[in-house]
Amino acid sequence: MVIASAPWLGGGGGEGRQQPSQVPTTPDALRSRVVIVAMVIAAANRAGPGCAEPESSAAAAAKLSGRMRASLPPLGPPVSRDRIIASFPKWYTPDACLQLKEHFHGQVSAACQRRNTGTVGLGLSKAVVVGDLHVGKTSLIHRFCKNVFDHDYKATIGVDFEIERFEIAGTPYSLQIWDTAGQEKFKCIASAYYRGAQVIITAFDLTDVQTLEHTRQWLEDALRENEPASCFIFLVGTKKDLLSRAACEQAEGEAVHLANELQAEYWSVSAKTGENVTAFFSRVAALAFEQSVLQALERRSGCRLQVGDGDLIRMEGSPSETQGSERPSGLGCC
Ligand SMILES: Nc1nc2c(ncn2[C@@H]2O[C@H](COP(=O)(O)OP(=O)(O)OP(=O)(O)O)[C@@H](O)[C@H]2O)c(=O)[nH]1
Repeated sequence: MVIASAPWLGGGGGEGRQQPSQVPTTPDALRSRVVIVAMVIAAANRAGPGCAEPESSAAAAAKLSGRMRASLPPLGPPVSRDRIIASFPKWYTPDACLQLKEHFHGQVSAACQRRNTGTVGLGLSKAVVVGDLHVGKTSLIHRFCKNVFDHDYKATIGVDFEIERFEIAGTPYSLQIWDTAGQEKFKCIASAYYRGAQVIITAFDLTDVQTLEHTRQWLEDALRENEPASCFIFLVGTKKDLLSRAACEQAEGEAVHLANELQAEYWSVSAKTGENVTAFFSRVAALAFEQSVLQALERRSGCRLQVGDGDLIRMEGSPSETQGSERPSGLGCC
């Protein structure tokens, strides 16, 4: 696919298309805007600490805020059923997986139940997909985001991205998936968008062993623009439908070996049949979400949350002691 890069988007995580704000101009619209602002202020004052409001005004504010809540439209359309993640998605193979656990971290589940996940950044994580040309990066993303598959090859020029919305443990969360060009001549454009990635997906073609060997270099380039200790790395073998079971097992054996070396989680997928595609991205989203919530909780408490085996969590150090800590919570906790 021919896609122009979008420099106005910038390279960091969290950015995206922004709708211009709707500025009311008619008297009616202005009046309703003033009313809403007054209601928000009343509700905020009421919730503020040490606020000694007259009871009647507090009650009025409560009524107003209740009415406001009832009249506000939902934040967006509901997510589709296969984007609702209630339990922690499983790995592809235990031989090369980032976290061998079956539940969300206890602290994360509790925060989600209490709706105490904070802003969790913008509720959005950035994932970049890198790898040789023609390995099937665009096809993988399109199968997941649009449920389509195109037999024709159209090289990606520069970068493109999709945003997929999830509901994870009852909390809205989005994954921004960046598709990058595999062709050497576009590499300098694409690499400008590696920064700010929480997830790096290195793709190779299961039918072409050379593309597996090249993943090492792709990953190195992507990690150069990021903090290695804070990234989840995935190694993904594509075009699974083209291999016999025996050939697939052999290719997977080599890939799992490399995945362990790269400290990556391994997946085999097919964009053509859709095999493992949703499961893979669900796993990506859940890991990124959990890490974001843990980091948000860590920032709030001013302590470092350490994830141990199971759901154990330990808080240590004062804020000053933990500042500059390189390894975020949520990583390396198999
Ligand atoms: N059989 C089969 N073909 C696939 C699969 N995934 C991709 N292809 C084909 O492989 C070719 C390349 O796919 P793309 O998704 O365009 O590859 P890409 O990695 O994005 O390529 P660049 O944009 O150049 O980096 C296309 O002809 C696809 O139809 C798959 O799972 N099975």
